[in-house]
Amino acid sequence: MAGDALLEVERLTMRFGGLTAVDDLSFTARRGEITALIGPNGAGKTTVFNCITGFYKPTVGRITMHHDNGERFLLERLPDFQIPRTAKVARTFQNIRLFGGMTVLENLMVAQHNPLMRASGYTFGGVLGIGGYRHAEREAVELAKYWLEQTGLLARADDAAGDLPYGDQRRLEIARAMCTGPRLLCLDEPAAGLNPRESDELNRLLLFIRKERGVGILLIEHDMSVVMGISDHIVVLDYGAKIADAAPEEIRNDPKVIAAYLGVEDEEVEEVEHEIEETAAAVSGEEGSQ
Ligand SMILES: Nc1ncnc2c1ncn2[C@@H]1O[C@H](COP(=O)(O)OP(=O)(O)OP(=O)(O)O)[C@@H](O)[C@H]1O
Repeated sequence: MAGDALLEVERLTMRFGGLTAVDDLSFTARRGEITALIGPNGAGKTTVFNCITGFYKPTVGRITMHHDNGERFLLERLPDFQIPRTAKVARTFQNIRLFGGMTVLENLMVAQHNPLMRASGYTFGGVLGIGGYRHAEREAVELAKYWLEQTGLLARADDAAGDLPYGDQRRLEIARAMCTGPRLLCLDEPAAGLNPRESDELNRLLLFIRKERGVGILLIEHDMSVVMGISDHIVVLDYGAKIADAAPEEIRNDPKVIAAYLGVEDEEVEEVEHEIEETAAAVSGEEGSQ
């Protein structure tokens, strides 16, 4: 059900030699919600993502993924390739990692390599076009088209991914992650480098994904218009430790957060707050009119 715990991070600590990048961090991301992880540069956000998605094994701590059928997966114990496949956690990266020479549609087909391989019986089933494989391939194309439509990229399906404008490439990465059928989608700075129109399209896409059955989103983002506009819940890190964990309205007024994260002069705080309020009002107005 929406609002149930989806990802539980408990007492997570990650040390690199003498540096504690993440320090005794606990938080919960819920099903059907957008949780943002924010903090100044070097606060430890990407390290948290790397622990969740198996790139790093935490020094200490437990990371539990809950599926709605009651199954639980301890991510720190799973081999990293099992985290997307079995625990159903997908991620995107700060820098775009598409196959630029492949078409947009091919990028989404590659994302579905595992089920297609299974359907081919890990043999020449695909080449021979056996019935089960053909059916699986049709389903994979349908799923790819569905996400291309949701990301507004259907008309570009046959173009090389590397030829798309930057904002389209960012949305294609999200479409690719969605094609793996995740229950938790981890996005590392999806709004980085986007212009205001593209950032708006991203907000709409993420709100749509939130509505998808059982999917939760965990988001690292510096763009406050995205964070404050669409998050249900925000966790703030500073020097690896959690300094706040609350709804956007509370975070916005938390002096600890303003001091640590925004790091701006008093007169600028007011200006930033005003900008955030305007964006949040525009997004909720659009949501209401849909
Ligand atoms: N593999 C590593 N080896 C050593 N130190 C690391 C490693 N990965 C991250 N760090 C250090 O851990 C700290 C947290 O880095 P991290 O990239 O998680 O921060 P961040 O909050 O994601 O920053 P940004 O917003 O700039 O992306 C930094 O001091 C960084 O230098």
